[in-house]
Amino acid sequence: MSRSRLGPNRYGKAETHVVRVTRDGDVHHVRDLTVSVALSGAMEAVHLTGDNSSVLTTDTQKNTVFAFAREHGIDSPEAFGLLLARHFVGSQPSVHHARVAIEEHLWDRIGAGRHSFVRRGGETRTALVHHDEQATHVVSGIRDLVVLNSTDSEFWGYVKDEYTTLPETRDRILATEVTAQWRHASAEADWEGSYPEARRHLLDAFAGTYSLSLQQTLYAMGDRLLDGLPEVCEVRLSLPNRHHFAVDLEPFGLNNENEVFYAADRPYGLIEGAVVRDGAPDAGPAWS
Ligand SMILES: O=c1[nH]c(=O)c2[nH]c(=O)[nH]c2[nH]1
Repeated sequence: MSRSRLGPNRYGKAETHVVRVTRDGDVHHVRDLTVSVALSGAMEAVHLTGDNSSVLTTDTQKNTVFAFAREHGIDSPEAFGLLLARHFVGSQPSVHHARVAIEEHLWDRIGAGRHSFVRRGGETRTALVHHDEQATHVVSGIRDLVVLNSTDSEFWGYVKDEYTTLPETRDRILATEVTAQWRHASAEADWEGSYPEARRHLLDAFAGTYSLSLQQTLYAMGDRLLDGLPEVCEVRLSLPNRHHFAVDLEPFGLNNENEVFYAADRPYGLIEGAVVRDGAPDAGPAWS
């Protein structure tokens, strides 16, 4: 006689990160969701006997999220969740209940930019001071500033060796989480005024640079900050490449002209570099 029974259970694909770009001419709109699906119903057989005949795979659930983003767009997280939940319950006799939990990541336009966005909230301002009898150093900075260009980014012409599979692209999403620090040439500056200026220059350079690589964008951002703030003598940037891969929707009879993306969280490229003003004073311990 069995001494156990199956209690409450559910299963599904957690945290499908879908980015939907809608192109209204050259004005782009972005919806960015993390979608977690959990289904429950007549699931005794799969647990007790290994019979999978009532299982809608979590992989299929993920594909449905991407396909629905393409077919129906994302008007709101609520409407998108309703669409998915009704589909899973309505199309599968074994699925009696669908739970769809959605987190929306909010983006604001950078200035009047048509395809450039900055993630709402979340950034942190930093300051690092060193002082001794010899010298004083001040480094200001920003981190967790997440930005995205939905076009004007290409990546091609790189080395191809026997391990290269990355396809060249003439149009991709370029997104990164900016960590930037800028070293002041003197310990006297308008700290409260220069921070928003520096932030603005970083954002304007990100938005305004037609990018052939994140490395090129990095240099443009550092160079722009040096241009705009004469008292700054060096900028260091750390830019993780937040890869967005266009989802292949052809198996579902749907085209995808850079409208639906899978936002991968790891691994990620990490692009780091310094942009130094000619004649910058010695950094001493400023960065340590
Ligand atoms: O802008 C990029 N720089 C790289 O060095 C690189 N490597 C890669 O796989 N993708 C990218 N993108």
